[in-house]
Amino acid sequence: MARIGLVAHDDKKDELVAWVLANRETLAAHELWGTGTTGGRVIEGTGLSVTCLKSGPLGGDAQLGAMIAEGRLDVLIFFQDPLTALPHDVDVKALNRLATLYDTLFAINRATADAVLAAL
Ligand SMILES: O=C(CO)COP(=O)(O)O
Repeated sequence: MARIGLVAHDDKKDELVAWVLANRETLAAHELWGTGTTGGRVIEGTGLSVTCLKSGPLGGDAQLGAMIAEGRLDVLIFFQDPLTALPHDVDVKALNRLATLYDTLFAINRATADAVLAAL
């Protein structure tokens, strides 16, 4: 069982929920974590159990980064929006940096998320 973080920027939330739904049976065998709004959307859209952290702009990305630094997260699925400026861009960058630093299995789009899930 892997500990998987689920995050999506606003314009990517529908896509992430659709991806989780398409992979519902596989993901049900894992421990799911999410930033506040994303986690809520996944629960609502799939019925899966997700532990929700704070919303991204209020520190949720930072919480996931801390989990990675402390060895408490194995996989990060983070559908990012490259077309919208974000108030918490520094937190997003920090999360990207920590996932890279700690060699975390890390997907930033659906194609990579499919490959990561197949590798679990
Ligand atoms: O902003 C986010 C990631 O940077 C996601 O946060 P929410 O899931 O709370 O919208």
